[in-house]
Amino acid sequence: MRLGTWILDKAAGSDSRMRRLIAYWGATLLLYAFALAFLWIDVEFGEASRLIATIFTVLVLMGEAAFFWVIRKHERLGITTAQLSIYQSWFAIFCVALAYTGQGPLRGATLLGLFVVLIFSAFSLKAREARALSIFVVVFLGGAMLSMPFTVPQFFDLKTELLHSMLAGSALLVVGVINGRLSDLRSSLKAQREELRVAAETNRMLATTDELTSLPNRRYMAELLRCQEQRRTPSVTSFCLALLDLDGFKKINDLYGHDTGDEVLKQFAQLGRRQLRKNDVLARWGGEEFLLYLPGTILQDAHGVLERMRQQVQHAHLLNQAGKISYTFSAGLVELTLDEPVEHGIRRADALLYRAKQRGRNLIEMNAIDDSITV
Ligand SMILES: Nc1nc2c(ncn2[C@@H]2O[C@H](COP(=O)(O)OP(=O)(O)OP(=O)(O)O)[C@@H](O)[C@H]2O)c(=O)[nH]1
Repeated sequence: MRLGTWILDKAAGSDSRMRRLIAYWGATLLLYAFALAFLWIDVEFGEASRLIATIFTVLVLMGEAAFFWVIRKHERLGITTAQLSIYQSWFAIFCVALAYTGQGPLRGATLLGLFVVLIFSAFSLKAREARALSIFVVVFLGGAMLSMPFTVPQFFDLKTELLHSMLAGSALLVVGVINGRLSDLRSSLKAQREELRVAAETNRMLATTDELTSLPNRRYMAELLRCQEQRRTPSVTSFCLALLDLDGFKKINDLYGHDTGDEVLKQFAQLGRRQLRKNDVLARWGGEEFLLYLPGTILQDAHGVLERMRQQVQHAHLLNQAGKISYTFSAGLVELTLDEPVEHGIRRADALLYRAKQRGRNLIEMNAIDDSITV
């Protein structure tokens, strides 16, 4: 076991796909070794052709060496693993046919190799590819079997060859049925995998996205800030946080209804997002409150962004049956110190937001890092 792992380490490295391919290759090498031993024993008993045994041996050794090289380089050569399987199967069938023609009376045993190749192909090839391989077997091996009694009648008799052809034909039939079933199974597994992938993606989306506004939700933002906090180093440039809250939102709900309130929240989210860079994140923090994360931004620049957003929102309006509904927001903006916990930064932003509300709303309140504000 340990020896096998050691050989795999040396031959295939650590890539699991390469290890699998080389392991398959090793299994075929073992099979060829058995076939060669069998053939050479037959040669020693004077029952098989030494010439064909020699050709077969050279062919197998060169073929296997070439396949080892191709498997190792298949990605660089642009060969898929399915193509590799096809080439290996065709080569194996060719070898089976050659060994068959050179073997003595025990050549029927060579057909065992054919069964192995066909079963292997049922697992690795698509139904269409396996069909093409079966046709190759019928034409090539069947042709070899049936032509031998006429070309070397002293060694091959027609009755035996017909029996062997029927045996090979029934193997093809069985493999054809197995392959059809495997192909169905593979298709349904693929469909299930895709369903699972979509379900996982939907779950991830639902877990991190606010359903109403389609903005990232509080859970996502909290996680993002937690990661940001862990990654903070002196070389990381400053970042800002702002808490935004719609002004008099309760009144909008009361006057126009909850559904209209929802529409306002959605429109606000769209307007807000439009003002931001790709790396900025606006999340729904809860109710009509939003948290804005501006990485790599100093306080003055962040204030510029928020001010633009404030003006945009102030001049926009929601159009519904009740007419034009205007709304505004207030915000508390802070730049975080290098060692300041995010939680503390958010509390400072909240205190500033409160100050903006106190001072009349539709305002952005900010303070420098060392500015004192009770949190
Ligand atoms: N339509 C709607 N309303 C919500 C949602 N979440 C919270 N609200 C409402 O938002 C309102 C917030 O009201 P308040 O906290 O009094 O704040 P405000 O009326 O905006 O007043 P100020 O913040 O002081 O300007 C409440 O009436 C909540 O019911 C929501 O998802 N949809």
